[in-house]
Amino acid sequence: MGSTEMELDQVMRSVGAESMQEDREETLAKVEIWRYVFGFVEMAVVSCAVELGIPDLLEGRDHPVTLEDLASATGSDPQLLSRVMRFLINRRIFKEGSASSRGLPGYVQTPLSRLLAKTRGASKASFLLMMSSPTMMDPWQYLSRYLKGKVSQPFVGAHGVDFWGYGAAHREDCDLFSLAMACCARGAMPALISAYPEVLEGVRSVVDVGGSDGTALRILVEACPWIHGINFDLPHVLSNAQKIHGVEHVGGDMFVHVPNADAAFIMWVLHDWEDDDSVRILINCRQAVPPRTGKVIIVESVIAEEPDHGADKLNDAALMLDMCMMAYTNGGKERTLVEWKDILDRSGFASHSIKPIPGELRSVIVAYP
Ligand SMILES: C[S@@+](CC[C@H](N)C(=O)[O-])C[C@H]1O[C@@H](n2cnc3c(N)ncnc32)[C@H](O)[C@@H]1O
Ligand SMILES: COc1ccc(-c2cc(=O)c3c(O)c(O)c(OC)cc3o2)cc1
Repeated sequence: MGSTEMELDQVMRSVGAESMQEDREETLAKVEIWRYVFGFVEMAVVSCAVELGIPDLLEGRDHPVTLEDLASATGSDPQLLSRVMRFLINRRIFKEGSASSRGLPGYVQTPLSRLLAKTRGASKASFLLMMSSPTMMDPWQYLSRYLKGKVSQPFVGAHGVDFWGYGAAHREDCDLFSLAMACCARGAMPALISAYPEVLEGVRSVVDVGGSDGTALRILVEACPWIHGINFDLPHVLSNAQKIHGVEHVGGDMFVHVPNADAAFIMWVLHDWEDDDSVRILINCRQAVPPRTGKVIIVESVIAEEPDHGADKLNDAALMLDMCMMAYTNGGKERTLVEWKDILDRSGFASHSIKPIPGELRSVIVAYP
């Protein structure tokens, strides 16, 4: 019996004889609908825990931290905090530890909460905080109006200007977005380099197109010190970028020109743009690398051609990201294999390969001129 059927059986038992006569799917729907009604609560409460610094306070402790200590360290009301912790324990974000150093019950980390500690390399804390901010939440109020053609983009409906224009005018938000992107680059880059080292074979220079604060290139150059990195992004994005040994920051517009290198690297940029814009960017990337030996390395999601109803959790996350692209960009989207092939062919590439990055939301697509 599959897990859904087992859940259903459990539900049938708990809701009693009357509902047992109803159609199985109808019964399951009555339970599942609450996930959507309360969907936002999950993100809001996890963000609250991160804002209070709870994952960081539990990080590296050998003993459980008591409610009293956690409340005093975070300046929180203990009774409210205990309810927040109960919710998060139920979601396996934290665990109850059997005894603290004083013999009292307390809280400990789980693999999930470790990913929310700001001090961790693979932390998703900055990502979560940026994405749950009012700037990123407000555009969702405009989604249905966008579908009806009443606003040009949900983000424009909420903020009066597009995502990149908003970033140029709101430097703090722009830097927070760069931090959010950096925490995902810290997850994807080591996984990519260790799974597919051959992608970088013979490469002595790499231009990262839309490289944000240069985190991806920093990781790449640390792993392959013979590579010279060119971190290419809009000038205002680079104005606060830190110096990185082996990497030069170059400001510019990828729609106009991409600096030359042995390989162009482009991660989570093409999904921000509709097909014609993506083809313009890809042509500039192709022209930036040597015609015979060059390559363009694309790191992006590849969504399944057909719905799998959530069976593949990474595909489900990529479909959520597709909705984010709808909310924040002008025609940006996640693409299927067929859609990737279409824009790569239109950009004049002779061939390409696509491989998943283990445990990651994204795949690596290598396109050859
Ligand atoms: C979603 S972020 C991805 C950042 C980075 N590649 C990563 O994965 O961490 C998209 C990046 O494209 C940059 N960008 C947008 N328009 C650009 C343009 N016209 N020329 C160069 N970069 C641009 C943004 O500033 C931003 O840093
Ligand atoms: C409210 O919840 C969320 C809001 C936004 C995002 C989000 C995730 C991304 O990975 C992402 C990008 O990669 C982008 O390129 C992007 O450009 C506009 C937005 C973006 O938003 C997740 C959850």
